[in-house]
Amino acid sequence: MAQSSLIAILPGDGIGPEVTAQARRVLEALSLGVTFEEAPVGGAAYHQTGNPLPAATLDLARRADAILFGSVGDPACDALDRHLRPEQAILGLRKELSLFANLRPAKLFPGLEDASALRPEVARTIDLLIVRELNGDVYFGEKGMRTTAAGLRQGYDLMSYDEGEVRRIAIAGFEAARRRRGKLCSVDKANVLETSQLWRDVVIEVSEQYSDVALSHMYVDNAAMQMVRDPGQFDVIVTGNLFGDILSDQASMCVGSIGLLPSASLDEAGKGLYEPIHGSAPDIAGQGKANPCAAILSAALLLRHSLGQPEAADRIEQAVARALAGGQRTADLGGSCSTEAMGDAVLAAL
Ligand SMILES: NC(=O)C1=CN([C@@H]2O[C@H](COP(=O)(O)OP(=O)(O)OC[C@H]3O[C@@H](n4cnc5c(N)ncnc54)[C@H](O)[C@@H]3O)[C@@H](O)[C@H]2O)C=CC1
Ligand SMILES: CC(C)CC(=O)C(=O)O
Ligand SMILES: [Mg+2]
Repeated sequence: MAQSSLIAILPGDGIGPEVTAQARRVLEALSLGVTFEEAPVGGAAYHQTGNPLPAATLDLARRADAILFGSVGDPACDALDRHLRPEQAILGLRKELSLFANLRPAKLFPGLEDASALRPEVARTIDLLIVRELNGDVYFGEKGMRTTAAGLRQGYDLMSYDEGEVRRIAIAGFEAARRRRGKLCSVDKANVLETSQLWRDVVIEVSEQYSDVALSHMYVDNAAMQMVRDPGQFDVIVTGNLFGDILSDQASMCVGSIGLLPSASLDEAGKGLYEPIHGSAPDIAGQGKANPCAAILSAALLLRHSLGQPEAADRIEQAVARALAGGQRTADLGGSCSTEAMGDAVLAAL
């Protein structure tokens, strides 16, 4: 008998365990014969072991065929040295596993026009994919605190990309555009930043291999404005770690809620970590209020990208769409469903 796939579940902090529990229920209901193994990560792991990314958790992540991640972040850890903070766990997993390509799709679910921050006729046009570089940029550059000659405290975080890093994410962007509507918008700040000038130069070099894809370039400040003015113009956006982080939170409110957007973080071979784009939401944690749809949709991406189960992925996405169209909504979407009731609604629609 073929060995069953192993899914590592790393629930993390805050609403992470609440939303991953619903995603796991949905995966279990599909009876795909997969095995699950859970491990602590983030603040939860720090409180248990003194390390936000313990060796056993990293080992599980390496052994697994795919990782379903909740969220990390705990206000009680905000004063710790940076290397001990919960967020280091997700940064560490992304780096250790070379998960450089972060796919963040945003599309309006029918019936959610009223939840969007945009006018319904604008919201309806949204069907975009942000391809965010995940292993470089200011998040991983040299950083620290120092004192200037004038005796002032100074914080610094080095922004840099080398051409290899830009080339591989540009290829991921072009390949994604080729599978979709054939349009790629590269977002940078090349008018000011050398890092972005290199980014733009390398994207143009890579474009020579993709004459079937229409490439455009946009400065990130304009992209933020265009995202709310006319988001339907975007098919695939390829951008760096910091700009992609910010633009994807913005895109989430264009389709109704940050509780709706899933993500896939992939290496060169297609191994992946799957997580909602949101964080641990300490303001609503433990209250059963979190929207589990982003986590459930992340499970769908996991089936499609890492387990070769596109039909099962489609089933989950259609079930989420049906549950939402049927009026089942958590508070972030103006409804009164609990996290578990929303999970029930998706299960009922499977
Ligand atoms: N990948 C990860 O694990 C991430 C972790 N974080 C961490 O999360 C913590 C909180 O960060 P914030 O800036 O507050 O961002 P956040 O995404 O956790 O929350 C922002 C706002 O959105 C709401 N929200 C988020 N997810 C929701 C959901 N599923 N359903 C309903 N409402 C939802 C929250 O209640 C809050 O009002 C911090 O420690 C941060 O570092 C933030 C982003 C990503
Ligand atoms: C390190 C994380 C907290 C960054 C983040 O906000 C994200 O990946 O969406
Ligand atoms: Mg973010």
